Amino acid sequence: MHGLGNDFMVLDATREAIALAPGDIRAMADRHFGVGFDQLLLVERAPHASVDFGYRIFNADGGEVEQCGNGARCFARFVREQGLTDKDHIRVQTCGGAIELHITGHGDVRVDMGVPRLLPAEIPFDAPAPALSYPITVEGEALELAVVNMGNPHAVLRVDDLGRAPVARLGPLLERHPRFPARVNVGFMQILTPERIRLRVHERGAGETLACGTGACAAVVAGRRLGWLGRDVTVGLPGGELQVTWPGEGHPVSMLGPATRVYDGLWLWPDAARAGEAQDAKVHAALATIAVDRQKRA
Ligand SMILES: N[C@@H](CCC[C@H](N)C(=O)O)C(=O)O
Repeated sequence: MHGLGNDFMVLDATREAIALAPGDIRAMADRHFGVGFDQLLLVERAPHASVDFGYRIFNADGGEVEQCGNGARCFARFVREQGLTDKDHIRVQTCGGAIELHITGHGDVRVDMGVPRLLPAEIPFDAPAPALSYPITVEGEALELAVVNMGNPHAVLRVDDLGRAPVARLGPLLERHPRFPARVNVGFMQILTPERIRLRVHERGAGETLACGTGACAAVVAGRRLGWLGRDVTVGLPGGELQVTWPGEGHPVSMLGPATRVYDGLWLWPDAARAGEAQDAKVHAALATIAVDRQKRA
């Protein structure tokens, strides 16, 4: 699936628990020797009664992370299309907190991403005191950035010309800057008007992606706190547009955008150690399930 080109492999772990080592995920995420994706999304049974599902997220580098906004929209579409729920309002638990997904009449998904956390320790970011933006030095270059935790950590830099923004050079350096002990996603934001921005994001554990949902929310929060943006903002990303609304401090952020299913597949580990005699039967059963699911969706 993908959300504006930020692409995912989505696995249904509600019927059977799925345990993957970081090396397994890296192998699947490889765009040449695997399936290829920015993030792997695991759909799990609800861990407690106040949510409908558990939602786990792994970056292409195999690391588990707390939140993924584009993934959340795909998650909603996946659980509906797989017949795992018939609800239009779905509450899911991630390790970055609970979020709410609303499938709209037009097929887009609105996600209530929760209240952003802004204190340095909550990012986490090493700073002596809270501020709207912070000076930071990268290889002798002085920069100014804002920090926002949208369930996962984000740094946001304002640039004048997004086409010339040094995303490939500064993104990886800031991702692993010692002042971000959990590493960080890095957004480069160009403000066109108070209602419209352009954004590119270097994602922690995945590199630059075509879109980042939490990155879009973090940019709007940072821009609004700094007095540059209004409440409702259209965020133009390389893969398309998201609508982000943030009334202000203490309020949740809402994100609206599309979710697209690309294809159904069956992953078979090539090594003999994992392929048992029951493999053939499993393949047939899985293919039958895919066919039934497809019929249901049609
Ligand atoms: N693509 C995502 C964010 C995925 C996780 C991120 N790379 C991290 O490490 O926190 C989105 O749409 O929000």
